[in-house]
Amino acid sequence: MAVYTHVSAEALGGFLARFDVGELVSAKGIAEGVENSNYLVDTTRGRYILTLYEKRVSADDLPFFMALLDHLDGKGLAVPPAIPDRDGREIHELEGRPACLIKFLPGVSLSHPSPAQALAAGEAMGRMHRAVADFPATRANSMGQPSWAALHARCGRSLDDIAPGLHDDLDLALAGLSATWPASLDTCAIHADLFPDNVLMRGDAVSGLIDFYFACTDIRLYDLAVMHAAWSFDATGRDHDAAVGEALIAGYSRHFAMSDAERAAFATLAVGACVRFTLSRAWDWLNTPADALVTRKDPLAFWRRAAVYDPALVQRCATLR
Ligand SMILES: Nc1ncnc2c1ncn2[C@@H]1O[C@H](COP(=O)(O)OP(=O)(O)OP(=O)(O)O)[C@@H](O)[C@H]1O
Ligand SMILES: N[C@@H](CCO)C(=O)O
Repeated sequence: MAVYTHVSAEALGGFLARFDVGELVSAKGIAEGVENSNYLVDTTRGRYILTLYEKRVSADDLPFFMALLDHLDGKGLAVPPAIPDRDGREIHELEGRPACLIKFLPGVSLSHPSPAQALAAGEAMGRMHRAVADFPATRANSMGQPSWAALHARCGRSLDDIAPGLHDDLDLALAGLSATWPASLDTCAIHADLFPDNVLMRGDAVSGLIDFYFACTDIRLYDLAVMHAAWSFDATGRDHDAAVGEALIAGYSRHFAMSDAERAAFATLAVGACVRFTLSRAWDWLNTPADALVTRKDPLAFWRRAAVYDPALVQRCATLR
């Protein structure tokens, strides 16, 4: 359960009084997620999400995220913008953390998406990339390829406590990525974390894209590569569902056909996605406070996926055999 910061009923009541949203009826911590503290808040006027931003989200980045959500909402995409208070302010502070009251979107996030659902989700990502063509703000990717070596160094030899040899295997993968990472593909505002749990669905239709707190300006196709690595494997990372991956790409291609250069770079981008989430999960695995109400995610479940995108890694990495 991701609730790092406890919000008292008194503090929440006072917070909600700034908004035109009615009186507090109930609030409960949301079990899913690992990054931020989220509460489902019911008032006499409706249902909202209260998010308190934790460790990886800097308050300085919130204006970018909120502007992006407002932009996408303005284009008619199903994303959850922040609710402004009576003074028009979207970004607040609560219990010492930056906090926003967010529009609640209906739908459920899937554990095992089907190809039909992946087709719709890939199409939704393509629509999102179309919609940011005139979004003027930019944000460097704080979890982008140039940052991975430093995160690897910060995890250090403790990586071998997760799996013997993981430190050196990731080092080898990082060297390969820095030699082959594409330099000249299209960039735009990307989501950068569009896992199945960040896509709300009703049946086979997308009802919402949520959790834009890694959004940044980076290679457009890297967003699809993250999605491909996140969607087309089972939770252990052992079973690859090629049909789901193909459906994601088919849906996305309704908006953007892949160029030859993009097709050639896709596997590298996907290995990069595997390494990025292996490293962030490994850092959390090694550093999550014992009293946090959060279920840590298995780093190896992401690392294993790299073998599908670059089979040569299996020969060279003990942790992939
Ligand atoms: N706007 C929303 N409408 C409906 N449900 C939401 C909304 N925002 C968040 N949720 C619910 O809260 C859960 C956690 O939210 P979110 O994914 O933003 O948390 P997180 O800690 O940032 O997660 P992650 O580990 O994916 O980064 C979601 O899986 C979803 O169930
Ligand atoms: N989606 C990420 C968590 C957010 O960084 C993961 O599953 O590791």
